[in-house]
Amino acid sequence: MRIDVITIFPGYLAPLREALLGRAISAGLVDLAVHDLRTWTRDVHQAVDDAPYGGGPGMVMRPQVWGEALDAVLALDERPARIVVPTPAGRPFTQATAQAWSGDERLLFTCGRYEGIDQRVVDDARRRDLTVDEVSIGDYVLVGGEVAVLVMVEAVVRLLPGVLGNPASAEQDSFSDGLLEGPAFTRPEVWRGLAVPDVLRSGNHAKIARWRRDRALERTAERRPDLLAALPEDALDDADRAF
Ligand SMILES: OB(O)c1ccc2cc[nH]c2c1
Repeated sequence: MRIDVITIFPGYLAPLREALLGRAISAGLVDLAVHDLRTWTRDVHQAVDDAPYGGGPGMVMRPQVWGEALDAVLALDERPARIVVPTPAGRPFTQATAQAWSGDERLLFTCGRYEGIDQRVVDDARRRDLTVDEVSIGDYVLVGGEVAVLVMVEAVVRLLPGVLGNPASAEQDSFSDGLLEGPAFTRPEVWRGLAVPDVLRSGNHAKIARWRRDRALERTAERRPDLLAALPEDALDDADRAF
């Protein structure tokens, strides 16, 4: 997978070259290129924003600069790119989104700042039959798209074959089966007077699986009843329903 990121703060994306993601890049599983949006400015001040039409607070990012940047970065590789625009006004980015995008050949992230990017940049890309997804990572507002890109890139890249040491980790993620993961434990057996649940030390794999499923159902019902309500009809078996 090739990943391009366009931003006025390239340094914000430095964490993408650390740890697991850094190893994925070194292993050739991901090609990452971060581009400074100001490369495509033409004035001495390298202006990337201007006052909003219709008035109101803040500034809007200029379409000319973004249009030239997108054209130039898209032309760097012939693989089709999904253009991703982080915005608080976007569709929710979920584990299902990450799963879907993990099959893409190329992702191109555009990091807005200020009050966002002139809408015509997205409109122009879509009318050229480019795939453009405006997505939000949650119901809160950041100062720009860079942190959202860090979140989304990590969620996607960890799903790529060969990135996680044990692929089963991704298969047992929270949300992978529509439920939140239950609690996890490791040594010591007792810590500050708190013992590991006996069933987890029983060696009875059927009982352990049942216990884990019950804890996942319990936690999901308590913390995210919306996820439970959204499960497909056949997602719960009789044992689940008995819980
Ligand atoms: O909260 B967000 O995900 C987000 C994304 C992009 C921009 C651009 C300016 N503020 C932003 C906030």
